Amino acid sequence: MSDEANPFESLQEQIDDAAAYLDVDDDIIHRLKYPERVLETNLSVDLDDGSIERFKAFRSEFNGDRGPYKGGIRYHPGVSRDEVKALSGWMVYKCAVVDIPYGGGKGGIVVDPAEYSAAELERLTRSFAEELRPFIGEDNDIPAPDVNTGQREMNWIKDTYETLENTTEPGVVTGKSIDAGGSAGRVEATGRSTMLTAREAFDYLDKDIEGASVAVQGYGNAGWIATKLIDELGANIVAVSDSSGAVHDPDGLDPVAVKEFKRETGSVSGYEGVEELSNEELLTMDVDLLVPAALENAIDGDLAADVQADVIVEAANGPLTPDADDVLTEKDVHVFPDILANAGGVTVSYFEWVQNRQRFYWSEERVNEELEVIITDAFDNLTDAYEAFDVPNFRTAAYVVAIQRVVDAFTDNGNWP
Ligand SMILES: NC(=O)C1=CN([C@@H]2O[C@H](COP(=O)(O)OP(=O)(O)OC[C@H]3O[C@@H](n4cnc5c(N)ncnc54)[C@H](OP(=O)(O)O)[C@@H]3O)[C@@H](O)[C@H]2O)C=CC1
Ligand SMILES: O=C(O)CCC(=O)C(=O)O
Repeated sequence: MSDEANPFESLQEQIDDAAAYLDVDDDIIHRLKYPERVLETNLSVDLDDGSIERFKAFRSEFNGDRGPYKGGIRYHPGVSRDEVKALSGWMVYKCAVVDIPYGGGKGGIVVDPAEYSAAELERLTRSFAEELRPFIGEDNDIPAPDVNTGQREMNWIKDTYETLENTTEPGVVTGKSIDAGGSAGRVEATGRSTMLTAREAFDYLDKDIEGASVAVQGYGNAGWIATKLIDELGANIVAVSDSSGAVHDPDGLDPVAVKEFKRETGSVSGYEGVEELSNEELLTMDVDLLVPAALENAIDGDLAADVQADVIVEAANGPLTPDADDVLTEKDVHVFPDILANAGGVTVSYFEWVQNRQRFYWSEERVNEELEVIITDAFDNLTDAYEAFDVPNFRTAAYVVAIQRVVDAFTDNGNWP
């Protein structure tokens, strides 16, 4: 993994690349490249041994022209102010590309959750929720899960907020457990949109997904569900990985069995009867489809030169640096971008928020059907723009669509000519 590219600068470069195809005032584009505000705070948390530890935490509210700020909260030692700013910006354009009524936000705590007990993580999360309280709310800023957070953390944030505000407001966060007001299908939604994007991409490119060889980097929420659903399309999952390394079987892995092994042992490495590879080897395998589903900067310009996949569908946010994009475009590798491929998560978060506000809950079947409509419509808009604007790749096409929608909301609101 390259630590050279600054994700915030990558975001700004992606915006500039697309803005070149749009007739939009430079001052407006400038405004779309910076967050409206960033909260930076230090949380002091009682540990189980009686000591106190301090944790740095952030929440970036990037742009609210299309609706409340929306986006996940990440727990990871690599969280930084610039990473959170980038992730919040990607949320703006993701929500715009699937045309749901949100702006973008993102938060994070600099912490390795594996080093703390559940009780310590609960105190940490509740402490962050107290700091977030003046900013969040179902019409203001709505957190959700991201790397190393899930239903448990969202339930704690909701409970802290509701207690402090003396209210019932389940829509203040999404990605909650079902009994706490979550939506059917939210846990699977990110992987599901990755699968739908892969399916539509292969169809658009006139390739067969059935029998296609697939490698997936990252076997958490997004990666594992994407793997399972792509396998169900009849593809051949030849390699998967997590932070421990990769496992490879040219005859095809059973995603459910690998997941069960990881649940029992903590990692995919050690899964019996397969070849062990590094993550770098997985990313450069000769496969029909590569799905990066871990963190930013997984593929930089140097590694991109060795990439052999025909198609890349990004489940992770920002897995390719702009240099990698240039190399892959040159090599005619088709990259279907994060802001479409992983947008299922925020789309079903939107459904959860709608259900929370109406106090009326949908079946999983309805959630999945409505998600499929949104992702396939967005895919069609993206490929239409790719052809109409004659842009070099699908990422630029996605930003052309998304930026225009944000600009329209900004100017329609009566701002600037
Ligand atoms: N959850 C969601 O709803 C959404 C997530 N995303 C994005 O998807 C990506 C993954 O998030 P999510 O699945 O939720 O997070 P999880 O925490 O559930 O999983 C992350 C996975 O990435 C693996 N990983 C971490 N570092 C590396 C590395 N260096 N090499 C290989 N694998 C690595 C982890 O390994 P290990 O298991 O060993 O820790 C884990 O398997 C992120 O970019 C996130 O922003 C995007 C949209 C929505
Ligand atoms: O569900 C959400 O609101 C946001 C999920 C997220 O953080 C993302 O799409 O990157």
